[in-house]
Amino acid sequence: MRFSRERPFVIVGAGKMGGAMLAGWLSRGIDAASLLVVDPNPSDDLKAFLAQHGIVHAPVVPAGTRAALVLIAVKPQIMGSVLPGLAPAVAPDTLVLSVAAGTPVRAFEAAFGPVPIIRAMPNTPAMVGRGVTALFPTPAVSDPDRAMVAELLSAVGSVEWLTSEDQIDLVTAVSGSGPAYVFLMAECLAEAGRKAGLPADLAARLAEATVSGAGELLFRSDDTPAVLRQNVTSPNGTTAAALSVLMAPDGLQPLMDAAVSAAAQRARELAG
Ligand SMILES: NC(=O)C1=CN([C@@H]2O[C@H](COP(=O)(O)OP(=O)(O)OC[C@H]3O[C@@H](n4cnc5c(N)ncnc54)[C@H](O)[C@@H]3O)[C@@H](O)[C@H]2O)C=CC1
Ligand SMILES: O=C(O)[C@@H]1CCC=N1
Repeated sequence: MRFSRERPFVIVGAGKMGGAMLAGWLSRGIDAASLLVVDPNPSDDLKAFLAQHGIVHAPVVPAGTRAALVLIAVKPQIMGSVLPGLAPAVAPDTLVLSVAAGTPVRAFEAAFGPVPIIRAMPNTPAMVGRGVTALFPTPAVSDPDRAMVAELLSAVGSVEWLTSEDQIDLVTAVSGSGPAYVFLMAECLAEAGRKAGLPADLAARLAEATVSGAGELLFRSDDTPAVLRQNVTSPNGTTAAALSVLMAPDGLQPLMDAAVSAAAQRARELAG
């Protein structure tokens, strides 16, 4: 990576997403001395984590900072008040990487001028090196910058390049928010087990092991989700009975359609 103390990698907002990516990069050996974390409200856990790794942090970007790369990971709702404070640290060759849902490229261009900008949509499994990040670059992004960002994001999961900014809102609805849908599935499965008569803690352990195990199997297998589902489903057996509910016309698919549609709509609203 091309970061240094003189041209640092500045992480603006080290909350759930910025913090997850930071943890992922550190576990993969990024040079902590080339990082600068800017966050006015770091959690106690974050402060301890930054101290443990010797990472410099500040409530605002220190005067004189010339960033090589700025990762913007604050809430889209406060973007308008955050971007002006970052502008002095953004040189003409600074690459701006935003993970914010909704905030369009034009908002960054208005704040920073014609610098290279990449909109990214990661997800929190980046924390364990298993994220997926979709990237949309502006024409000002050079091939070396593309390669550098691809290398950076590949360190915490897989990478997909997008050809249209519009796609980001849909990506947000599928993979950005998607881990929450899977975690909800684990919660619902545990709760259904409890309601059916299992002790709550046993039901929770079974559901967690099932969701994480199924995810790992999907990750490691060359088979599609449909084939893996069929492998569980004995003819006229228990799984078929459950799937007749989940795959009914008013089952999981229309619910998922509505959920993804609601998330994409919210992403468009956040664009303002
Ligand atoms: N949480 C997730 O799974 C994902 C989040 N995102 C995006 O990441 C961004 C951050 O979301 P979360 O991490 O979930 O929120 P969060 O609330 O956990 O983190 C935001 C962080 O920004 C900090 N902050 C507030 N004002 C600031 C300022 N003026 N300068 C610097 N830092 C400031 C807060 O102290 C906090 O630590 C959002 O734009 C969201 O759309 C994108 C993909 C997934
Ligand atoms: O809920 C949100 O708005 C953010 C974007 C994708 C995941 N979390």
